[in-house]
Amino acid sequence: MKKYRDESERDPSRWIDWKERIRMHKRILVMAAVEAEAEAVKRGLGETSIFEVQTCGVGPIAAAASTARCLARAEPSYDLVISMGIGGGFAGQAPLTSIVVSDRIIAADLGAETPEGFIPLDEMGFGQTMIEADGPARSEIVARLEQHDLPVRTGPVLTVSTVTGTASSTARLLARYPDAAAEGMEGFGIAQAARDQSVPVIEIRAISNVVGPRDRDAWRIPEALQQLERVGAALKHFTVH
Ligand SMILES: O=C(O)c1cccc(C(=O)CC[C@H]2O[C@@H](n3cnc4c(=O)[nH]cnc43)[C@H](O)[C@@H]2O)c1
Repeated sequence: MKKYRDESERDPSRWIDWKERIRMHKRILVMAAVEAEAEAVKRGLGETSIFEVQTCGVGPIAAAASTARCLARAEPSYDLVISMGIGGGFAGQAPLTSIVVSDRIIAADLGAETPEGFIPLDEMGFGQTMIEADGPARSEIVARLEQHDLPVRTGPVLTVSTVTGTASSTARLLARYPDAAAEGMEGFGIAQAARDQSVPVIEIRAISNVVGPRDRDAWRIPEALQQLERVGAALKHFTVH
């Protein structure tokens, strides 16, 4: 039986558009943790056929499961997955409301504690804890954000299952990843699902708070969501090469 990808494919009057879209354009899947982030990105993107924005839930596990489901259902496959949302910025690297485009996506708390310190999972001989962000996508995204005068930084984005909330855990993370620019809770889950399907991946975070002792009142969520909208607008005409 024929499989329908979405409602537009059921409508014969739109079949040409659908076929044309497959022939002409590459497809990009954007995963955001929560609806507010997804809506901000969608507002910025406006009417565009190459992006599909989905919510994946908070945390790396929900994110991996949702992304794997989206990728499994995709026909044709996506050409790029973007993990996008608000995030914490490391002091001196990514100030509030700046935009971090990842060069590496790192599972920062996947491993084992020992009295001598933390051992990452890869050093234990199991799997990996770092996925490279797609280089060409990074260059093009950074160029487009700069063209739109957005304050962009590049660097490693850490994925944590627990939001960092003390000076000591911040110091421990920075001891392991001194050039970390930002942290979020979904990137590595999304990246692992993408890598499993050989789809390039990248993470973009709009900085809502400083990584460090928890001070929820100081989080600048509305401003970070506004930045996500601006990122969407800047990427509207993005193409995957
Ligand atoms: O309360 C709200 O209105 C609201 C609107 C949009 C998003 C949120 C979230 O709390 C999203 C959770 C989300 O945020 C990421 N995040 C942000 N800062 C950090 C951080 O310092 N460390 C780790 N993750 C952070 C994370 O990816 C969560 O998915 C609330």
